[in-house]
Amino acid sequence: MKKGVLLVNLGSPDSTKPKDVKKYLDEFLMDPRVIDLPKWARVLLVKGIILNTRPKKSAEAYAKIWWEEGSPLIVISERLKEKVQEKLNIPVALAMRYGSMSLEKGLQELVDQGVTEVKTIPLYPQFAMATTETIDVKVDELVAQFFPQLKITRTPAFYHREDYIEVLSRSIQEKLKGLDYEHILFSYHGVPERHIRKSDITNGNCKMNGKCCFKMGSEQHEFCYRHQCEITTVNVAKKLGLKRGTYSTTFQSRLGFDPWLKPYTDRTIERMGKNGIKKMAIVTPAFVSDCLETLEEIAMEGEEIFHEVGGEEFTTIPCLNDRDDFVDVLISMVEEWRIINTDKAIA
Ligand SMILES: C=CC1=C(C)c2cc3[nH]c(cc4nc(cc5[nH]c(cc1n2)c(C)c5CCC(=O)O)C(CCC(=O)O)=C4C)c(C)c3C=C
Ligand SMILES: [Fe+2]
Ligand SMILES: [Fe+2]
Repeated sequence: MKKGVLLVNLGSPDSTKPKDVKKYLDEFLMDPRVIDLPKWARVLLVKGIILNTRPKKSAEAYAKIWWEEGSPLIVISERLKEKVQEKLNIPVALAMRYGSMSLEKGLQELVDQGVTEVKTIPLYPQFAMATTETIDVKVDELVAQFFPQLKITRTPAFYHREDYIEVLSRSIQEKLKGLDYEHILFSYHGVPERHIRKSDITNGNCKMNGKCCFKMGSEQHEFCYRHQCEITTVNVAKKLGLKRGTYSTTFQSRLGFDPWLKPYTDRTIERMGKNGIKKMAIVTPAFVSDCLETLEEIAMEGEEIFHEVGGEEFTTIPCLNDRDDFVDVLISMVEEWRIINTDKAIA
């Protein structure tokens, strides 16, 4: 038996050309765990409406943040993978759920190195149907179809790991050291409220009424993105000793007309500026790597909104990216898996 690790992130278009962005968005948005409508309705919405207008707009946004080496999300994920590989004596591969760096290629890369047992690590601290679940399901499909010999171990959401909270808190502290700010916004990628109900394992206990997601324990919320985001904020606030009223949680990047998780980030930034907040900081813990959503939607658009309504200083905290202490968190996850498996083998 030879072990290997597959790090998985979301993916990006191959370039900022509208045709590449369209191809990427087509694959992404046709995933029934992202746009969870019946197939006919998804086809109508995605191919009939979104893909006719969005690619041009998204391509322009990508062009603003694109690096010489390529998409920031891909480049950062590659750097992270290299650092993880340097610290492990088993093969490590990187794949994306959508786009050219496919999961199939990532698994094949490990198989080519003789790997028979793979730990998949979705690079998402909080579980969501549109992220962790779609990766897990796609990996299962690929294994059944092409790699029946592979044993897969999934990695659950890691939002409540002590070491992750420690690293996230430290990254905030480092960026804000010596800076004067009045409010920290914890902005998470949004999902439609319907996604939360679909993932609910408490037999319909999640009422989305503002209470249960905050009150019930982690066990009932193994698949509740909303709960996991709120707890991430609470744990970081505790670690940093933030006072009530000086931080809050919001959700960004909504698409379409359905209700998404609230409060919305853009409206909150606007309200804060209008209410006289002059200096705010923003952290985006649903993203491990800086990407379109952090570099353009938050650092550019968010800042613009804040300044338009009288805000003065808008500090964006970088994602964990390839920080050495974040690499260590991933290494710990892998080592824990290796120890448990070795124990089982001995027993
Ligand atoms: C119905 C639509 C979407 C859901 C649900 C969704 C969930 C979700 N997404 C991320 C992480 C990322 N999303 C990114 C881009 C992006 N997301 C959507 C739509 C949904 N996401 C779109 C249409 C796009 C493309 C960009 C655009 O046109 O605006 C990215 C950035 C990728 C990059 O290349 O930089 C990330 C990362 C999470 C974590 C999540 C659920 C929790
Ligand atoms: Fe997204
Ligand atoms: Fe809930």
